Amino acid sequence: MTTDIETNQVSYLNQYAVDLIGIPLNPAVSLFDFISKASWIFFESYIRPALIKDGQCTEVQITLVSQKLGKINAVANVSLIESVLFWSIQTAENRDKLYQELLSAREHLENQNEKLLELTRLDPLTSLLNRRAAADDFMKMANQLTRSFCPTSFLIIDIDWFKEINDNHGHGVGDEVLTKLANTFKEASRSTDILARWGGEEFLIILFNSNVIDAQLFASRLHEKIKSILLPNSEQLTVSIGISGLRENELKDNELLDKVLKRADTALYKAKEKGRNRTEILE
Ligand SMILES: Nc1nc2c(ncn2[C@@H]2O[C@H](COP(=O)(O)OP(=O)(O)OP(=O)(O)O)[C@@H](O)[C@H]2O)c(=O)[nH]1
Repeated sequence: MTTDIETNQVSYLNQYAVDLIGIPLNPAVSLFDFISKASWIFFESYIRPALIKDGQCTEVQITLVSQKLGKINAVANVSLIESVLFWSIQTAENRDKLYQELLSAREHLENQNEKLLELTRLDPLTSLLNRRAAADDFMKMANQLTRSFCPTSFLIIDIDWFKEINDNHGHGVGDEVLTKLANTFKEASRSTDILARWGGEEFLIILFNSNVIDAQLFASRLHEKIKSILLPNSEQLTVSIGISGLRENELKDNELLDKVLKRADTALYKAKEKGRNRTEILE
């Protein structure tokens, strides 16, 4: 499009512009017949002075007013040669569409990234937290507990005679047992608890807001539920559990997790020694 810098009269419009704006080109057509009032003010206050000063004005936003389509956002590059303004106008629709596509591509990537990050935190067989993720989550929990303490208990759960299960029924059955056990833990616990596969056939459950008595009741429920996991020879699966409680005065200790787990481990060892399929506590 070309317009006159003084009169604003339109001297040339290409067919696309004629179709878009819906005004046939005739000598009486002025620029202000098809740009919005705000664009008009913008033209007078910014575009025209910039053109007179620099001879060109790039990437300015204007709003076209089409007879058929109403307001259309557009981006214009304008040059002044002698008294004629040469306008190159592009509707912003494509640019806005591209921007929206970029935004949704970014959102999609961020979601994928979050999913990948979550996957790196999980044990692939059981989908419970892996050791490192559980330790990280516990440190966050410990921070919260320093501000407002509530009883928190640790359960180390170890499958009884797991080597025999593998040897007698094969690794596939062993893996199935691990998965079934993990599902039992998920069903029995609350969303605020931390569930992890701590080692090969050893699991850690951290019960938030539960003292060791609550933890013992929880462990009894687990022993009961686990009975329904049957081996191929119809034997019932059993586990041994060691429980320890978090002490408020050790919250600032750098070795906090190691210390509380060591007590749970000692309790577990006692449970194994006393014949397995039982829970022992070391507060
Ligand atoms: N199927 C399977 N077995 C595993 C996995 N990780 C560790 N194990 C096995 O778990 C068994 C653990 O054996 P032990 O430490 O002797 O313990 P146990 O036989 O359960 O004996 P107690 O704990 O004393 O009752 C080993 O045979 C490991 O190979 C796994 O991901 N899948």
